[in-house]
Amino acid sequence: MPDALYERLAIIGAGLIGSSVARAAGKAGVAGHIVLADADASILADAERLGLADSYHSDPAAAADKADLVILAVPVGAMASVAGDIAGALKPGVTVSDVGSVKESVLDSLTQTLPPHVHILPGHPVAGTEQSGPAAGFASLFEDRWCILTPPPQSDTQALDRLTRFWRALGSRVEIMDARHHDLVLAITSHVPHLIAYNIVGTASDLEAVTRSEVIKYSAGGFRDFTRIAASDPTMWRDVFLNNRDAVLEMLGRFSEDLTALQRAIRWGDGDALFTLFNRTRDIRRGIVDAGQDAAVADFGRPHKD
Ligand SMILES: NC(=O)C1=CN([C@@H]2O[C@H](COP(=O)(O)OP(=O)(O)OC[C@H]3O[C@@H](n4cnc5c(N)ncnc54)[C@H](O)[C@@H]3O)[C@@H](O)[C@H]2O)C=CC1
Ligand SMILES: O=C(O)C(=O)Cc1ccc(O)cc1
Repeated sequence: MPDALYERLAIIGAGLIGSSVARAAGKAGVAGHIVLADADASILADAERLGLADSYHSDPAAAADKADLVILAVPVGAMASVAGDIAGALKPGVTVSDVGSVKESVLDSLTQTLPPHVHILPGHPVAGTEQSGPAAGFASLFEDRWCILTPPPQSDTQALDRLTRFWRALGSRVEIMDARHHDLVLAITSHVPHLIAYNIVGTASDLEAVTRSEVIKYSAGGFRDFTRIAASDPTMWRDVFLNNRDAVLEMLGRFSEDLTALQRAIRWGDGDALFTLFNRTRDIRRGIVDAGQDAAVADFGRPHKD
């Protein structure tokens, strides 16, 4: 068992990601004592029944007290209020991080809310599923997945190095990135694709000439994948779009222009335009496969065992 990187780890939010961090950190032996907190009493009771941590709290401040690393694993829209809850309980030198899917707004609210004696090092494990809650988490979730850390300028290098080693011990590959750039990249690789899935499944369910049972019965692979993504947590994704507004709108603008060009190609029978695009996009997929990222792409939502 390796030496604990942090004597006391507090995770606020015992859902899919918080519970997976608790499981993976427990398995890797990187924390001396793991504390889990959640505002929802039934979620906390589930986490306790599953034996995910060493102690459990409904009050985030009590969980953060004496912690060396606090990880906020709540929806992005709840980060500021949780930061307010724990601000007075944090000991000097503690690292406060998070797992939110949007980074600039989280960095801003943590910086505005937390005292200066705290190392603020936001993070985003680019790994998850469409499920929520502690029962859906699993220890191997972060293995061979990227974890993007978005430290503000002049961050403490020792604290950053320790957090990097923490995520590596959980199996992740770690990348350091500016928060605003993170939000731009994730807008196109994750946020807009989720919006497209929500939209296409919504469109299908609104159709009058095609029944719901026909949609279910004849859904081919592509549409099935969309329905999985469109089953993702509504609170979490509402908060992603409200907090990454500018980058998502920028990417959606480009997406709409390109969609209009495709519409025109179909209308005018421009097969060359369609063929050229489909050939180019096939190369992107081949690039992902060649980089060994295909399992990471295809594996989301896979059945799992700890
Ligand atoms: N679901 C996914 O695939 C991924 C999610 N993320 C990010 O991780 C974070 C957590 O997401 P999930 O674990 O999927 O959500 P989840 O819904 O499974 O868990 C969130 C938990 O936070 C708790 N919570 C909400 N407000 C709270 C508050 N004020 N105080 C204490 N607890 C509170 C909820 O009761 C819930 O148990 C989000 O910020 C999300 O953007 C990051 C990577 C992947
Ligand atoms: O389930 C899927 O396909 C995902 O894309 C999971 C996911 C959701 C949100 C993130 O910030 C990172 C990963």
